[in-house]
Amino acid sequence: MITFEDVTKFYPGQERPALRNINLEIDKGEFVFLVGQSGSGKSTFLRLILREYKPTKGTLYVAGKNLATMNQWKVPQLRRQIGTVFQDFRLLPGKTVYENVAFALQVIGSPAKHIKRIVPDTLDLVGLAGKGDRPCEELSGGEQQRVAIARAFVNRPKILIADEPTGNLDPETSVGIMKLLDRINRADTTVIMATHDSSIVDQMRRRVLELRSGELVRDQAKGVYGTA
Ligand SMILES: Nc1ncnc2c1ncn2[C@@H]1O[C@H](COP(=O)(O)OP(=O)(O)OP(=O)(O)O)[C@@H](O)[C@H]1O
Repeated sequence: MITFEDVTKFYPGQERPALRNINLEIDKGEFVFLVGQSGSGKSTFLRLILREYKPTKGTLYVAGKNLATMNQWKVPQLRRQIGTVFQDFRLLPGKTVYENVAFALQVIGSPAKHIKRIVPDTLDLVGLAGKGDRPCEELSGGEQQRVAIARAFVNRPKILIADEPTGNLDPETSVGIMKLLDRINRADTTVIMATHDSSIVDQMRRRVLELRSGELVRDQAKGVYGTA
């Protein structure tokens, strides 16, 4: 599903690369944690997959496409296959739960009939059945993150990228969010999650990729947060 071949990324004007010679494969349906100190390159790794940047060197394949050579006009098509969830939820203010999720489909031109059916189904899936009419601002942080996950998943993407999705949530709420991401992963969605939350990584025991100063220093199956 995702292949990094000797990928290096330099930001303009920087002496050190944000990522250096990354080689790895992530298969369809895997759940992968991306860990490492602040500035180690996690966000850069995720942004390369989203084709927000091109690798400076090396080749990156996502869903069968070579991102290093992909034409800019094909990028929206790539991004439709990738759902994204962030620490700060990024919901549309002044809109209801339903409107936030439906909007993701409206912008890609989904038929109204499909939207009417799939949005309630997806709200059900994330545990927000019956809350479609609520303004997002009235929801708890955990509920807002569920809306963001519904919005990311409503299009049934092949890949879900989550950058610190539990960073603003208390431990109990975080467990609920992780159960949801686990369920989405079991529906054959590849999940890649950057996190500083050691207890979640240690509980879930999934593949762990550790970055240090832009280098991949650990790739551990059923891994833990800290170096074992
Ligand atoms: N737009 C940019 N321009 C220049 N340098 C950048 C840019 N974005 C990130 N960097 C640098 O690249 C390196 C990797 O940053 P990145 O944001 O990928 O790390 P991170 O592991 O996601 O950190 P955090 O956990 O704080 O989000 C850092 O040295 C950072 O300062």
